[in-house]
Amino acid sequence: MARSRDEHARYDRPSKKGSRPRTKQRPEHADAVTGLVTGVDRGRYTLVVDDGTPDEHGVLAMKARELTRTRVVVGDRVDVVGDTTGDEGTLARIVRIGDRTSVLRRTADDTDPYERIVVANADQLVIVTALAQPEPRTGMIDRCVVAAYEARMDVLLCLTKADLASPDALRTLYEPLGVEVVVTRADDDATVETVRERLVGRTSVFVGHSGVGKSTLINALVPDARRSTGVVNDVTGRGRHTSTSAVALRLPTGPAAEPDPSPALGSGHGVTHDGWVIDTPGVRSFGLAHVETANLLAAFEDLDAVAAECPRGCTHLADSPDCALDAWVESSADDEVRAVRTARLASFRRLLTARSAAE
Ligand SMILES: Nc1nc2c(ncn2[C@@H]2O[C@H](COP(=O)(O)OP(=O)(O)OP(=O)(O)O)[C@@H](O)[C@H]2O)c(=O)[nH]1
Ligand SMILES: [Zn+2]
Repeated sequence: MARSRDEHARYDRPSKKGSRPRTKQRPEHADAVTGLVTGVDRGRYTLVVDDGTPDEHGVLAMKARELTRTRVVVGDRVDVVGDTTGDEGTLARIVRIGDRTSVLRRTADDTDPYERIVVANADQLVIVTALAQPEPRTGMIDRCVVAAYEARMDVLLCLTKADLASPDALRTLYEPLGVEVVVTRADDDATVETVRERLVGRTSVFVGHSGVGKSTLINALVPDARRSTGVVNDVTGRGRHTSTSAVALRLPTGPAAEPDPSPALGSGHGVTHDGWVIDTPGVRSFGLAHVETANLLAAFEDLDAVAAECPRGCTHLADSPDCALDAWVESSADDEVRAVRTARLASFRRLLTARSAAE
């Protein structure tokens, strides 16, 4: 299965034949520099190395032979050797992949166990949904929430086109889960800034269906988004802009390339810690075949603790006999608590259903 292949490939199997004095040939790649993968296109990886330092620059790289079977994705931190100047025509070699803090996965569909890693090391999933045109689809939002929680990522639900419809109904469905909700409209720059505030210092993956206004939003957040897709040099080749794979864009701290008013404030300021926006043009939804109920439950500490009292094999769905989550709602101290718990459990069960129902 893809999962085991992906994961096991991380550990180099000792090769029986060709036991050449490796250490001599590659003294642990002591000369390696570390880079962040910002784009992947047909075996070519665009990296930013020395990011946040005056030496920051783009590098184009390929995987070293020993990593042929290892997947390298946008968001990965990698070590590169060879010509890492980033000069035109150069091609460096990726020799190591750093441990991943998170892995956002998707399955092609719910019945297909083939699993792909979409992005590594992101800490937030931004689900972009229009309030109208197209109509919001809660099934799709639920699936994204499940994928994010399974990956131990936070969720930011970004509701666009607020000039067309009210966000109230969706807030009612998602806030009980602890999902943060922001509301935007393209004709109000201030709303874009409320999104930016939640992205600063973080690595955020944006997903959304066609037409929801995701490009409009990303262009407002990252004014030179188009150029940035080639952060590196243009050696990356043709077709970059039509590529359907993920691409990482650096988030500027303020709107429209304002010069940093306080460049001398110290290492915590300026372009260094502004965060990354990862656009995923190819991702429209998440197959969830790889998601275990227990992993989803673990994302909700309070529910997880309560569910420890459930009968063995409890599905925690509304029809499950003696589910401790129902008793938890029953035992609410007052109506207010009861309302909160009822909404939270209902939303959680919607996620469970999204996870178990084939689309
Ligand atoms: N009324 C209204 N229209 C908007 C808003 N934001 C974007 N749009 C329009 O919605 C349409 C789709 O916007 P895009 O940004 O291209 O949507 P997208 O999600 O990137 O879609 P793809 O490019 O197909 O992936 C465009 O005609 C935008 O002008 C908004 O806040 N209000
Ligand atoms: Zn239960």
